[in-house]
Amino acid sequence: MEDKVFNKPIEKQFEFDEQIAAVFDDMLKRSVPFYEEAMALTKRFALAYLPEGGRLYDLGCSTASTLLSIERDLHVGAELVGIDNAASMLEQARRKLAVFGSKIRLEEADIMRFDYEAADVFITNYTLQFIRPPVRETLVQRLFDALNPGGVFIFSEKVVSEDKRLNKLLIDGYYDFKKAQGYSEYEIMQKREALENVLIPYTEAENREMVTRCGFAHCETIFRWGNFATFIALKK
Ligand SMILES: Nc1ncnc2c1ncn2[C@@H]1O[C@H](C[S@+](CC[C@H]([NH3+])C(=O)[O-])CC(=O)[O-])[C@@H](O)[C@H]1O
Ligand SMILES: O=C(O)C(=O)Cc1ccccc1
Repeated sequence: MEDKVFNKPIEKQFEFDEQIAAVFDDMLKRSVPFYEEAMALTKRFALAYLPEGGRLYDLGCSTASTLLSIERDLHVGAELVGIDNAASMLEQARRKLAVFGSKIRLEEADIMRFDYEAADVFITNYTLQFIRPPVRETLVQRLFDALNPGGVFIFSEKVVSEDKRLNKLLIDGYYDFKKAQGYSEYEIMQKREALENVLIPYTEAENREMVTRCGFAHCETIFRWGNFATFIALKK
């Protein structure tokens, strides 16, 4: 279903409710530049680091598109776990899993409070940005602590530039991307207002410094377009 959520005056701040879940896959494809390419990269690196008998968590799995794509190309016996606290998102996810006879385990939970078992791969695409900054690093530290040695943390985020003029140009370029995807100026402005203080992006450097402070030995930016980036962090 096409995303038309913001073509009317907003009545509340952005939240992952039924209205968003119903149009979510369309919203992601049309609101995240090179979303499918970034997810393909996520899959490539996740599969490369997922061993026989391993475990992968997808935090903020939404409708499980990324997990299903990983499962399709999984050639080892490994557990795939998706976590999301939006019931409406998981309802959509369960429908997809049933169609594909998937073995993915879905958990309706808050990623801040979930009790993670030992894992080899954590992925969290476009989700940390919705976690309040004062507690964001606490979550990343818990993921590091739950990762086995040799494990990886793959994450994608909207990012900002330290340079004000550059940041404005990045935002302008992003809004031109959205217009090219068929969103009106009005929809773009309404969504921007809804996301104010809900989606809080860091700079590319702040993201890398955060995971380094949590103990990751190496963090690489594996993809970036304007104000969207994908990172991989390695636990030695
Ligand atoms: N505290 C939380 N606990 C659990 N889930 C949460 C929390 N906060 C937000 N979420 C969930 O995180 C997801 C963020 S969307 C991720 C897209 C997906 N990763 C994708 O690769 O397509 C990105 C976006 O909408 O821009 C939503 O499903 C929220 O319900
Ligand atoms: O930052 C924005 O303007 C977005 O639209 C990002 C986004 C994409 C998909 C869901 C929520 C926010």
